[in-house]
Amino acid sequence: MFEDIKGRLREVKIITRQTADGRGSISFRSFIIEMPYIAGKILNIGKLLAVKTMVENSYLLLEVADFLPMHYGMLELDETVPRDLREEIMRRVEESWNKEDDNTWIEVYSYPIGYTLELNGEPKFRKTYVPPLVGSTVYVLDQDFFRNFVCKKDGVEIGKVIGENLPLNIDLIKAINYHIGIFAFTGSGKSNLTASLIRRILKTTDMKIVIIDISMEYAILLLDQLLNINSRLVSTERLPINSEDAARKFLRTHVLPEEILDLKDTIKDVANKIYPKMRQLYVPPQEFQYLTFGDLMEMVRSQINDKYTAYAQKPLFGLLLRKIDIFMREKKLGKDDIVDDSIIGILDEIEETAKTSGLKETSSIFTFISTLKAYINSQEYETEDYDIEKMAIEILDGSSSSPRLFILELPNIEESRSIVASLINEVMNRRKRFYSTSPIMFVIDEAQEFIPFDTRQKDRSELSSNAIEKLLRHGRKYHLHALISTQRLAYLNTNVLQQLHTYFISTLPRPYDRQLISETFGINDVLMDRTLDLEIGQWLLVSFKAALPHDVPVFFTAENNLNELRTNIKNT
Ligand SMILES: Nc1ncnc2c1ncn2[C@@H]1O[C@H](COP(=O)(O)OP(=O)(O)OP(=O)(O)O)[C@@H](O)[C@H]1O
Repeated sequence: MFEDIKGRLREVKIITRQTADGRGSISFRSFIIEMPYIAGKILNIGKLLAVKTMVENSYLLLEVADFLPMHYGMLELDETVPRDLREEIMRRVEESWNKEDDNTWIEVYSYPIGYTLELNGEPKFRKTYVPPLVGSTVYVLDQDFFRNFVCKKDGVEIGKVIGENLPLNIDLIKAINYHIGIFAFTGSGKSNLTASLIRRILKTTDMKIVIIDISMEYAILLLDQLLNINSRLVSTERLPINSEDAARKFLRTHVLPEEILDLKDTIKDVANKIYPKMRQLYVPPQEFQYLTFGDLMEMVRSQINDKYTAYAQKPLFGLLLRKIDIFMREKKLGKDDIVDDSIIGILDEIEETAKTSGLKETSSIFTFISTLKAYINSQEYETEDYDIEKMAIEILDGSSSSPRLFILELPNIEESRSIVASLINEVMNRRKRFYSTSPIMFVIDEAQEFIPFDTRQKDRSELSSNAIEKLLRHGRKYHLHALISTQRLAYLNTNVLQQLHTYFISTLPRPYDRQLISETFGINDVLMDRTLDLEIGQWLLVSFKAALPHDVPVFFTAENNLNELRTNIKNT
């Protein structure tokens, strides 16, 4: 369970700082451990350690966040020491790094991960904190322990743990159930990781995936999946009239990553083959407005309050309002939900009551009900167009012959906001009415564009923000999930962060973004700062009761999606 190398806990510090918004303060425990310096042996960030606590046979688990080689000779060495002497001391220190020297050690900065290891008989873990005993031996946990404690047995491999030479297996279904966030500076590999997770979801689950793609990246990154599984490539642009033109347009409108430029001809061939899966999304003109339950209730209310409505009719309008309210509660509908023919029954009932109560045929309640029915029926008008409703129906279709992967390309951001809002609302409403447990995941790339910190009616971000917030808050009970990715947390409505249980974090250069993550998810600042050292494709995975058996932040290198694409596409 333990490696041969051991250390000692020298210091326990509490570090307090202001929160990113300046409104409060937050504290982190920091543990400083001395380990022997062994030339050529590197300790890894993310390594797990165990130290004795105040309770017998109970060890506190720590994670290495940083380390520094130290030399006793350097501790007091500053500019007050004469120049020649300084030079001589440093020369000797330099020599000492290559041999055994009692004056060298490694200073390890670590922090508690919130678990103890109980060694009374079979080793057991407890989610708790017990103060450790300073001066005690610190043990390094070996690879087997790491695998058992950190990785999900029989989980899906998403990459390799940095420094452990271990595959990182996660519980992908559980991670998706509790929503996923991907946060990294532009160019760190967000789309690559997202695409690589999507191919694993398609392979290992029966989940459907809807990607909202404003950067027109995913049709290329998942081209083999578009070809090999039942899928849709949807855009608001006119569809070329034949597959050759469509393939030419596909190459013109999508950027090929440099690494796969040599596959240009194959990509064109595949684009030609997926022509039957392409659809143009019909979007009604902006001025066109659907009648929502909120509008309907307002209309009925204004009839009640209107001084020209005859008193004899007011109780019936009141009854109509009550019936609509009961109907909405039964069907779990909100004010923003769109009115459709499911309320015709209520309208018939009120009409019947009005007739039997002897109201005149010219009474305004009859005109009100018949205009409403005419309007609802006109909405049911069937078109051949592939519109949001048709797309939502396909997304919700549980049969094995229906598409599983939808890539919705929406390069116009403003337009994309209202489309995303309508699509999510339509899918959620239908799912509420025709409940099913077949899971669906929405992928929202560049999430700061859809759920910005500051929503404005003018740019329609209020619509997308409300819809996505609803999806994140209530989607799980309807088996609707989300993966959101962003490069700037400062621009994001951070209320949504609490809804995500699994995050993939890579380099975030702005301290505010890192501090916000540390605070929201309780990750130590020192560990968060290590994400600055990550290379492209390397990630810190943090999950709460979702992706991993225990809540341990783990650094890993993700599989390169482009390699997987290359292998698959060459075999087509
Ligand atoms: N796991 C990985 N292994 C190797 N290379 C990778 C990996 N992930 C990403 N890359 C490379 O890094 C580059 C940037 O990746 P990607 O486009 O996914 O970044 P991004 O964060 O989505 O950028 P942007 O915000 O600009 O869309 C690509 O050329 C990609 O091939």
